[in-house]
Amino acid sequence: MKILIIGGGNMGLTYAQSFLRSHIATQEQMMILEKSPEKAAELAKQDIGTVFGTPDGCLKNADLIILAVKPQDAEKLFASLRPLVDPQQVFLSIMAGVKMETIAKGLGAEKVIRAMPNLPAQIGMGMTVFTTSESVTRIELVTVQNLLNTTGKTVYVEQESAIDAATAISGSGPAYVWFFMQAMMQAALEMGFSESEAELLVSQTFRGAIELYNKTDLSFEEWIRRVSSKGGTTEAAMRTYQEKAVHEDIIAGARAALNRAVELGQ
Ligand SMILES: NC(=O)C1=CN([C@@H]2O[C@H](COP(=O)(O)OP(=O)(O)OC[C@H]3O[C@@H](n4cnc5c(N)ncnc54)[C@H](O)[C@@H]3O)[C@@H](O)[C@H]2O)C=CC1
Ligand SMILES: O=C(O)[C@@H]1CCC=N1
Repeated sequence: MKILIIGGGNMGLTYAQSFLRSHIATQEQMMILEKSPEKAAELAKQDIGTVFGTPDGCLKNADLIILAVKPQDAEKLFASLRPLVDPQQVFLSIMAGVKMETIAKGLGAEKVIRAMPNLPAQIGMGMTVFTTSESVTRIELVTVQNLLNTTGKTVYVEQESAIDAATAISGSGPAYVWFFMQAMMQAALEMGFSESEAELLVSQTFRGAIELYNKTDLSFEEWIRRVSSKGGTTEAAMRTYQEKAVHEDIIAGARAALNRAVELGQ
């Protein structure tokens, strides 16, 4: 099977590296189409497959094509690919918001899979939610799932609307976590810790909290209770977060991401 990744940015490169690292594909099977000549030249220096600047020399040879360009670049990309598309080719899109129907129509393709990964895919700790159009066969779906599994965990969903929701939770989610970490780091700096001490305190606290949570079946709420001594410091922090409606604000942020995903699909 020949794989063509279109868009050699954060995610496209992550996929290429992950497939090769896990030996699910060889360099000979991998092609990357990158329109920026500077980026293409950089990619060509890495051992990740053959790099192309236009679709002519590569699209026809691909069995699976991964669409990893920004949603705003989709329309132009579709127009350039359309005359070369074979209906037997499978397209896997990771573009936020862009619907399977739009992809199928734009490309004149039948077999479309839509997935929403996230950036921790770079270290095999990603979370991907995916769905498929009816004409994708079971074998094709399993093949793609095996590829996605090299980047972390995967969940199949029936409803395409769940992909937009996943975009707002796991797709954009790492940024929310880093945003909270950044705020904690600022607090630590203001309390007198050096930059490196503050970074260690925050990252090790997140790491510990997540590992602890993952090793038990207690809820987040129960863990918060376990940290919070009656009349103590955690309670004081939690009360302030409640007064300032931080919880609601985080939900509002995720909702804004969902709305934007829907908007990008229109
Ligand atoms: N960055 C993230 O955390 C995540 C991104 N995504 C989705 O992945 C897609 C890619 O995101 P990033 O990798 O972050 O973007 P990026 O901007 O790093 O990479 C996109 C690449 O596509 C190239 N490109 C644009 N039009 C092209 C064309 N017609 N032919 C060939 N190459 C073309 C650009 O030059 C660029 O190198 C987006 O649609 C985004 O919604 C999904 C989940 C997570
Ligand atoms: O911000 C974005 O639009 C993309 C989709 C999920 C993460 N990054």
